[in-house]
Amino acid sequence: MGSLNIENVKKAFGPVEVLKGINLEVTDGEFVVFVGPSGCGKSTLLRVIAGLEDSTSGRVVIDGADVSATPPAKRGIAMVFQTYALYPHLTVKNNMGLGLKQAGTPAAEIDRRIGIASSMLSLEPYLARRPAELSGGQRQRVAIGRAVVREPKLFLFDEPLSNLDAALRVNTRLEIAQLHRRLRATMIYVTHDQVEAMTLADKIVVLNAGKIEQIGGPMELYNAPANEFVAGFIGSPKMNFVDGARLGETAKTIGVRPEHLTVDAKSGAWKGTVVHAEHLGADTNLYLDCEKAGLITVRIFGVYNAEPGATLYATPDPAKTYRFGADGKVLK
Ligand SMILES: Nc1ncnc2c1ncn2[C@@H]1O[C@H](COP(=O)(O)OP(=O)(O)OP(=O)(O)O)[C@@H](O)[C@H]1O
Repeated sequence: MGSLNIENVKKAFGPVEVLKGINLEVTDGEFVVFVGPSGCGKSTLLRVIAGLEDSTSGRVVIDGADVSATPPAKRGIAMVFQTYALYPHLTVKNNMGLGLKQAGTPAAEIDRRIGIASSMLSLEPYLARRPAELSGGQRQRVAIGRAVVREPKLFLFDEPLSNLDAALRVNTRLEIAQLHRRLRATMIYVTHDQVEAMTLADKIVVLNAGKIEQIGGPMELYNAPANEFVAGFIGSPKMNFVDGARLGETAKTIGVRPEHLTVDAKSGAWKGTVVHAEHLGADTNLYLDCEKAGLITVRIFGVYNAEPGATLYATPDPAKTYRFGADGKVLK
């Protein structure tokens, strides 16, 4: 079991309130990702769940029990950090087993758990090595393995992939997804990375300045953002926002994603000039300076050749255009 309830959690550092009343329900086995701009409180919330920070008020409930006053080691959680925090003088096997040994777990049981975890994470060939003899990706897998052997109720990940290069990030992301599927454990994961959030999460929590803006599945947030902030945060390249008044609209802002615009050389809704074309291989990002809409991004599937200075017309798909009011909320 590993359900979590966060009830009106507030956290202040001196006069600064960093978490402003967070309410969140996580069911057993869910993979929940916290995203939001730098400084919005993601890590602080994770640390409050772990017990590494005390909340100023509110409750953290794990499997129905209020753990707000319970020390971290007794909460049944395991945390994986950005920096692996492995002991350099211990082998991989001993790094993974140390916590269990200190807790008095019998040696045979420690070996059994290390066997399962190292097989899941393809660490068997490295068990006798020391951290200095491993790559960054392997070290992070050991750090994850050390969490797995503890059989925690909750796994907490604080940007675990951010020290890895692009290719390793993809591999390790896949491993974390598979681990979640095999263990069916509850996982809470903080990241800056859109792709990690979209691909790993059952549920994404979008935080902004200490408050939750929206909670939902990746596609729900992408297709039905509640407000301009979430619409602009989820999706890459970012949604285009155009001043409604410039388009003769009553809405304060009109939003359209780069992939929901088409271009034509002869006619269309917004006449513009090509500023730059980015060729990504599988698709092309076109930057157009439009008379009505200002600078917009259009994402075109495949290769699209456009010379800077050329005239093109962009047309938004009306079924995929969002209207936002003065308060930033989506207008129905
Ligand atoms: N121990 C502390 N003392 C004072 N202020 C702190 C402390 N820890 C965090 N803060 C502040 O709280 C705010 C939230 O920090 P937090 O690390 O939770 O943000 P974050 O969303 O995880 O950011 P990032 O994505 O940059 O890691 C920041 O303004 C930070 O400066």
